Amino acid sequence: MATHPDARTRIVVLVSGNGSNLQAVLDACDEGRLPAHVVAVVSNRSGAFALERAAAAGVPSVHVGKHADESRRDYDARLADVVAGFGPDLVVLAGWMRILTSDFLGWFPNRVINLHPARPGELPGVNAIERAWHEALAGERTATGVMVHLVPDEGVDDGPVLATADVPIRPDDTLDTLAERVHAVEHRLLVDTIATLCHHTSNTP
Ligand SMILES: Nc1nc2c(c(=O)[nH]1)N[C@@H](CN(C=O)c1ccc(C(=O)N[C@@H](CCC(=O)O)C(=O)O)cc1)CN2
Ligand SMILES: NCC(=O)N[C@@H]1O[C@H](COP(=O)([O-])[O-])[C@@H](O)[C@H]1O
Repeated sequence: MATHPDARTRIVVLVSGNGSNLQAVLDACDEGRLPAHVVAVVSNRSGAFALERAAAAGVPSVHVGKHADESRRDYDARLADVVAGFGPDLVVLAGWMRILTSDFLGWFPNRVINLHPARPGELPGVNAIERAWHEALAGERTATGVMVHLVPDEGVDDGPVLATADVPIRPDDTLDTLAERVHAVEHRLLVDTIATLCHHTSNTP
């Protein structure tokens, strides 16, 4: 049964790179597996392939680049104004590579989620997949994981965990084979987590 357009959860996705997770969300919405629609895609990098994915899907996309002399907080306030203009119910950080301050987060209380390619409490920050792979090469781990968490404040990768999944690291893994396995798990976990949130939103007066 078709979902009434107004009933669908409005999602703005923030991206900085390839956009494979954005694509998973776009596909899930398009195929009716998510009662949501991506109302905009925003990137801090004009060359992000994710912007091309948005255009191909007919989704409005905006590049919000940081000005040379602009503080992090001033940038975040300007970014928030752009994002708020799309009226999101949910803001999804899908490969968004900037730490956000309260000057952004304060506009969207309890409505910002982040996808991170590591297990809760492990490998915060950037290049988590590569770091996990190097630790495996050193015999320090045999698995990594992914998580989706709320972003309530300026803490990094330490917000309340909404979902997590382990990803095995195989002895013959290259960085590419591990990354491919991690991304496949991410695509499923992100869509499933958003689906849960959509259900909660639709049932919350
Ligand atoms: N307040 C928060 N903001 C963001 C979080 C978060 O948990 N709290 N998650 C990140 C995504 N992320 C990890 O999941 C992450 C991305 C980037 C960085 C980082 O150090 N960025 C540098 C710039 C790096 C670059 O431009 O290549 C920076 O912001 O100075 C850390 C963690 C999204 N935002
Ligand atoms: N710390 C944040 C972080 O590392 N995020 C990661 O960036 C990648 C984006 O891929 P995509 O652009 O293909 O969706 C994903 O692996 C995501 O978890």
